[in-house]
Amino acid sequence: MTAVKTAIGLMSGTSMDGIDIALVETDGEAIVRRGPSHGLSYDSGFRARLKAALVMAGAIRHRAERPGDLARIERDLTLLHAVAVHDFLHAHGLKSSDIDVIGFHGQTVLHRPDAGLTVQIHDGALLAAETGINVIHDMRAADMVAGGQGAPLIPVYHQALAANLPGDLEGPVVFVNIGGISNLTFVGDDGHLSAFDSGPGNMLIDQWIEAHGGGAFDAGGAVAAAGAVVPDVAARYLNHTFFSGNLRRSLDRGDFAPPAKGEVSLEDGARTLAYVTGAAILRCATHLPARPKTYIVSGGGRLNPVIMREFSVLAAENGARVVSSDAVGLDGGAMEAEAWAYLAVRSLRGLPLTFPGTTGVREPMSGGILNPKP
Ligand SMILES: Nc1ncnc2c1ncn2[C@@H]1O[C@H](COP(=O)(O)OP(=O)(O)OP(=O)(O)O)[C@@H](O)[C@H]1O
Ligand SMILES: CC(=O)N[C@H]1[C@@H]2OC[C@@H](O2)[C@@H](O)[C@@H]1O[C@H](C)C(=O)O
Repeated sequence: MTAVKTAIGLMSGTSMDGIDIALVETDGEAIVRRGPSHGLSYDSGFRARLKAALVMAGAIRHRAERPGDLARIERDLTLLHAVAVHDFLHAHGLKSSDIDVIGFHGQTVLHRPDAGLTVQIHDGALLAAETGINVIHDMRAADMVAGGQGAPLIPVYHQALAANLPGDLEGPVVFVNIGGISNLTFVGDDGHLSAFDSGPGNMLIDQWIEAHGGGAFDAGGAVAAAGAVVPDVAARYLNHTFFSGNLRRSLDRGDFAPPAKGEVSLEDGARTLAYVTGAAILRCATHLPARPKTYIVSGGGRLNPVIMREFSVLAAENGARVVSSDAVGLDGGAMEAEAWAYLAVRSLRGLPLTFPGTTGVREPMSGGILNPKP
């Protein structure tokens, strides 16, 4: 049997709210154990720098370019990840030498799959030096070179999780991550994967709430709960070419924008965007090989009851049930970080990270760059 490795995954997602960190023991195929997880929130100052980074990254034409202040932000982001690793090791009584590898996602600052360009800011060599642990980074790039869209990468981890789901879930089962952007994974009975991004998740709601001075997100869906869906506005989002055109498999933060301020009330806007999140997933699910019966939801969107209610009602109309990942024994907050740990071990073994059915890559493709510990 191939050696089981102890891996840490680090994810800074499109919501730019902080770093998720999780430990997984795996041989890159079976998940032997899902270990503890932990989060480090960015303060408002660093979030503002990350938002500025998105604007600076708009000028990038070649992925190694770091215009403006991007190189400094990349370094500081990496150092914050090192702090997150040290805190995590300390909290769980672990040493650097207990960890075989870190899977480091970094922060996506630009994603233009049509132009073959995806940019994550992160310095793998610096993180290896700061932590004394081998680091795999840049796991999206090889996929794009081979004709894929560079995202989503989590589906192969969903496939591994699917092997151990409770037996009473009615299939077909689909995994849905509702982060800044949402994405879904269908695992066929033969293990075949169909996966793609499925529209805006929380990002428009976050931007809408923030634009009204209401904080970083709609906590508990309280604002949305006080509003009503505005059909014209919802239709405008759902008529976006992403849903009607040839299926583009992955999205960038910049592909959608919140409504103009004043177009609808704060509450109606939040409610409409929560509805759009659910409706978009259902619309994309029509591209799957079979009609899903159960949707397992992970990501921060599972904590917004209005998103969950809108999604559940629409799913029920299509004969499906929506459950939170936590209800089936999976950690919906740590799943992406767990995936990056799992992917790092697959990368070490040269196993595929992506498949024609996930990113559209021509052939199953491995990826990632190894930065050995000093
Ligand atoms: N208690 C809550 N109530 C409502 N919404 C919440 C709550 N907690 C988190 N969220 C939403 O979840 C978002 C974070 O989700 P998550 O961490 O899954 O995103 P991400 O990993 O950054 O994104 P992606 O998966 O696109 O990379 C927050 O920005 C917020 O919109
Ligand atoms: C380019 C990029 O960072 N994409 C993210 C984003 O956030 C959610 C969705 O869009 C997904 O495609 C992807 O992240 C997850 C973790 C993935 O690659 O599976």
